[in-house]
Amino acid sequence: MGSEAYIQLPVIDFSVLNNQNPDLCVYDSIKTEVLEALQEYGCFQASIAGVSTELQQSVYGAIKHLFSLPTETKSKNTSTKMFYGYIGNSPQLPLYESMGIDDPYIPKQVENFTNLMWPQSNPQVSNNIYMYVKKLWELNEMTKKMVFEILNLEKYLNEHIELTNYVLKLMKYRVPETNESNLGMHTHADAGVMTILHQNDVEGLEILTKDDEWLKVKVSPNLFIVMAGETLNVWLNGRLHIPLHRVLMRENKIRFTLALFELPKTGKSLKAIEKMVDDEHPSLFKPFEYEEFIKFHISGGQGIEKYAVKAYCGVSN
Ligand SMILES: O=C(O)CCC(=O)C(=O)O
Ligand SMILES: [Fe+2]
Repeated sequence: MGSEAYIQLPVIDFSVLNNQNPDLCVYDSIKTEVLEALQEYGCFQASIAGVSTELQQSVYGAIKHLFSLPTETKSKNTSTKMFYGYIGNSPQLPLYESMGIDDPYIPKQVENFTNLMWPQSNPQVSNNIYMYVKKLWELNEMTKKMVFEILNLEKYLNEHIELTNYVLKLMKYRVPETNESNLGMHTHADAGVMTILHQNDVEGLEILTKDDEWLKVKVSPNLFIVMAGETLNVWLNGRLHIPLHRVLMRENKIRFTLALFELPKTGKSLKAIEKMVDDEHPSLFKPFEYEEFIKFHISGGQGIEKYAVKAYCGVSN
């Protein structure tokens, strides 16, 4: 079952993009790489400018400290989104712990979170988390823009930007005890639009390839994983591959992860862009609403184990 092999994910260099003076040739070739990677793997690794080692160390130092706080303090972390407030001591996933910050691209939101955790306030950490998130958010937006452009969907981009918001999730996986399972997170596809992932120097993420092979993802402090979620594939009527993934703790070290999730807002109808549906590409999903999908998920709806959105609104052929 378990594999010792690594996946060779495409590595895409976004740091060469100069926002002030974009070189269109470079931009277009990155766009092609992005689409090909998302069609083949549903994810890629990106290198970006502006995240210094000092910034990373400061943010991971803060995360380490946050998880060492008493459970009572950590439990003050709540979210308007289901599954994004503090989670710990879960019988299903005993190694896993997480906290979430809603709308983390708004500095005040990050400050409210750090003020809850450090009642004397901690502007330095708040500012560093915000700067970090801003970089992840820019990468997310750039990737989405490129995907829409290359599929000739530019005119739909703004209305789709209005359909989502973001949550930053901080995660910790402890080392399993002797005779305890090393499962950090069960197999799943991300239900949202897109996820940007980064971890400390401890591996654990594994991806199921199209050939049904579980492969490990090699970590690198300079690379961020960009992963497509099921909602993006609803908009694109199945044009991308959405990767199933899981976390297995194989090293004897604590793993910390940071993930920026782009998630649908409540009350919005999510459906395929009309241009993506034609005779050659019949409709694969019924329109759905995220809140209703979450209810289905919580109630243990049939088939949610892997592709939960597809189980909820996929059209059976
Ligand atoms: O911790 C990781 O590397 C993956 C986390 C993940 O897949 C998730 O939170 O959806
Ligand atoms: Fe995930």
